[in-house]
Amino acid sequence: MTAVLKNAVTFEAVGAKAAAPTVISFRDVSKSFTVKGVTKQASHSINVDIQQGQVVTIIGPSGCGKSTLLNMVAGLFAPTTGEVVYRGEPVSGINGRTGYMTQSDHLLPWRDVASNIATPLEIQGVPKAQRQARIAELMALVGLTGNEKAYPSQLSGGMRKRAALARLLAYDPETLLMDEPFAALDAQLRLRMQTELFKLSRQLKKTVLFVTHDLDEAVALGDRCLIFSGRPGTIVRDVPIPLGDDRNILQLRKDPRYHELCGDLWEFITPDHDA
Ligand SMILES: Nc1ncnc2c1ncn2[C@@H]1O[C@H](COP(=O)(O)OP(=O)(O)OP(=O)(O)O)[C@@H](O)[C@H]1O
Repeated sequence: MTAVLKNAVTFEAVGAKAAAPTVISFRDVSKSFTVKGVTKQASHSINVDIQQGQVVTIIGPSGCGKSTLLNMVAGLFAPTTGEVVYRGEPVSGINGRTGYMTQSDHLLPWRDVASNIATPLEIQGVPKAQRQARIAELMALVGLTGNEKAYPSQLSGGMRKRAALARLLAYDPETLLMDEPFAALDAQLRLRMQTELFKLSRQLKKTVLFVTHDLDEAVALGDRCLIFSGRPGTIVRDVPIPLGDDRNILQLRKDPRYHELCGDLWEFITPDHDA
């Protein structure tokens, strides 16, 4: 392991967040699925605590149970053994303190941007005047002001992502569960969305679990990166990313610490690493 990682835990930003209250705990969690009488184990022996305000990136080979981990936090799947604890209570049923974002933006095609963002507020029964103020605030937050009346089909890929992000934030979830949300975007747009998500998550002090196949993205966005082994998956590394809250994602490629961390992650995931 390199010097950067050895010394990582001493960095102030990482240390302060590690001392924050625990929001999510996995305690000896395993998950299997039985389909047509055949049981497959997706993940096993998952033990991890995630502290308030941490952005935790998750990487690992396809099928190792990364999405399953998010689904268990959201309460969409129950663990087969062990428990997932959220703010001290076992998760049972839908966890309303979390919000989900995937590769697909799931915008409603028949509603304009403002109405899409309004949907969660309508469901929550927020009065119209408050709703309008909140929509304006969210549109500004994600840089979409002026596009209120546009329909999803009239938006670029990046604008759709921003609209989906604004709608997610309208629920004001404490924890954001993000499953490869930027995977379908071109490199430039992806970088912009990463920058925006990074700023927003820190500004709003959200706890974020972010699944990605992109190691650079895992380092650029995370305070910490969990590395999964192949299926049935478990967490084999928990790597601090001590780049701080004031990192400039657009300038990271010039930062030797960033390259060193990316190199370390590559080393950890190379197939013969544990051989
Ligand atoms: N609802 C389900 N029913 C049956 N099997 C499932 C279900 N959800 C996930 N699995 C299985 O559990 C395993 C882990 O799936 P999961 O989607 O969590 O992996 P992943 O690491 O997110 O994969 P990827 O990187 O390809 O998205 C896979 O073998 C998958 O087929």
